[in-house]
Amino acid sequence: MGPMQPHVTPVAWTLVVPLKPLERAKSRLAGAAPGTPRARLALAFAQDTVSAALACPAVRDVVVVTDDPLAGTELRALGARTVPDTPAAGLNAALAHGAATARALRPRTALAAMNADLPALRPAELTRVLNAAAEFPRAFLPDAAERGTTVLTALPPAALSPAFGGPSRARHRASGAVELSLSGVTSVRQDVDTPADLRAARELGVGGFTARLLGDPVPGLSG
Ligand SMILES: Nc1nc2c(ncn2[C@@H]2O[C@H](COP(=O)(O)OP(=O)(O)OP(=O)(O)O)[C@@H](O)[C@H]2O)c(=O)[nH]1
Ligand SMILES: C=C(OP(=O)(O)O)C(=O)O
Repeated sequence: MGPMQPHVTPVAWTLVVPLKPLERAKSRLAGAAPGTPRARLALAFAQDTVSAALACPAVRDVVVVTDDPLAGTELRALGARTVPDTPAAGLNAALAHGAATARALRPRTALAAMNADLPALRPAELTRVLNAAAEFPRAFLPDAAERGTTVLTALPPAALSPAFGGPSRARHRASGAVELSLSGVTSVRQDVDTPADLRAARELGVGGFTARLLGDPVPGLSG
């Protein structure tokens, strides 16, 4: 027998992505893109978010928690699984439900809750965040505004214990999750709630679904 080889077991992640019914989504974006219905924008953000997540080698599954039939169809077409919301129980109940569904299927999976409104998300940046999170039982990434949260993670056997909504950074920190301080992960932090957020995301460069809708340069196309 030779000497023991050090090895690192790669962590495989299940991402849980909550998405409101599109007609109710992104109410604060009203007027940000004249001529583009908010529901269409909300769907495009979710499509770009899910596409980038599925392009990460560390991501095994993306589970979208949504009651929206069109979003369900379109996101399954990209390779996500979808589960229905728990009736009228809100964002954190939806996340806990998605997490329980994922753990029922794969009890040892690492879990990451991630917002559906990250249209500039870059797979390499999400990979960096997940690799950093893999060092802690629970961790989170604050949003660009430093007030909310875009990603919350839990390694088995820790529960996700989501406390999203508004000023969730302080709540997640108080819950014992480790705040990740990483540079170069702007695209994972740039959630889009307001017209100013949308300008910032377009400045970073949004994914193809959002870009086509807004008439921005489509990534990967030249000329
Ligand atoms: N499944 C599910 N997702 C939700 C629910 N509430 C919010 N979300 C999602 O959680 C994330 C953050 O939501 P919010 O910022 O509260 O809502 P939003 O639609 O992004 O924006 P506003 O309407 O402007 O508040 C988004 O991905 C939402 O679609 C819910 O009750 N169920
Ligand atoms: C859901 C959150 O915030 P917002 O409602 O601002 O998207 C959050 O950051 O926890």
